[in-house]
Amino acid sequence: MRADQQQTVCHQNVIELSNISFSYQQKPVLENVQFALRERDFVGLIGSNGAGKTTLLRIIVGLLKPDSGTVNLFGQPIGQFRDWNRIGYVPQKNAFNPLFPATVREVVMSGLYSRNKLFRRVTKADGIKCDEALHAMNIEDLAGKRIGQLSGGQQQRAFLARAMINNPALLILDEPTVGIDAETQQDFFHLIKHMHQHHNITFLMVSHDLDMIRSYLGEEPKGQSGKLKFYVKHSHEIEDCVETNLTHSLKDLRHSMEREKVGAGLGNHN
Ligand SMILES: Nc1ncnc2c1ncn2[C@@H]1O[C@H](COP(=O)(O)OP(=O)(O)OP(=O)(O)O)[C@@H](O)[C@H]1O
Repeated sequence: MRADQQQTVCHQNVIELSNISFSYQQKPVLENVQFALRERDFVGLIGSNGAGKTTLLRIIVGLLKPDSGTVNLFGQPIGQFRDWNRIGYVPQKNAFNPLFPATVREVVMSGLYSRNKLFRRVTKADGIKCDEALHAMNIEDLAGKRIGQLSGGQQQRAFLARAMINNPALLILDEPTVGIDAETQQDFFHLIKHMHQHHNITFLMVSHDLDMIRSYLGEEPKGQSGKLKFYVKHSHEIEDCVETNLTHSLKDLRHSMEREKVGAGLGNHN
């Protein structure tokens, strides 16, 4: 394979947005948004309150339809896209009712029921996937607890486990650390950076944490559309693009995190 072909394979567009416009009733929120996110990118989406970040994510995951423009997912127009298991989505925390009477295990398992399979029977293999996701996020011990009884940081891990249960190629996170203390935020960022660098997962994350975004993704945005700014980091250098041996296994995630911590002389903290 020639080098330029190898790059093409590595740099496939995972999300392509062309001229997306959207209004709520008569109020325009997004106008002609253009952006492409490639495999192995980590994209931080920044914008002031009301800039339309959540609206854009909801359009990307098919919950809202744009007034005009097109969305392609993994090279397919969104209307034809069926492979929703490849995408994990964690909505804003306050979008979830904390009194919802479900256990952590039930919440995580619900990530398996994609749009086409709402009433599928739970199999033994599903249970194993759930155990792996709980283990990867280090919350096995919380499996039987009501989701509403957990701390903000624990809830975030549970929602991340829910989004990860299908081993997605793309994770979309909407302000994942809102309301979480600084130390837990740092652990969370460490976890998702690790997933980006070592597990071949592509990220699109809305955040107000400009310091975190800049420290990982660089000082300047790579793209801008209206009030939205896209900060981008690719998980490896172009010349390494032929590398394909990145681990993409949920089972291995926690072990490799722990190896990294031992290597860096860090203790175990949740
Ligand atoms: N269901 C709705 N009906 C009418 N207007 C809405 C609706 N949802 C959001 N809006 C408005 O659309 C604009 C964009 O909202 P959106 O939630 O996408 O912004 P955001 O950039 O995610 O904001 P924040 O940083 O505050 O989360 C806001 O002015 C908001 O009030």
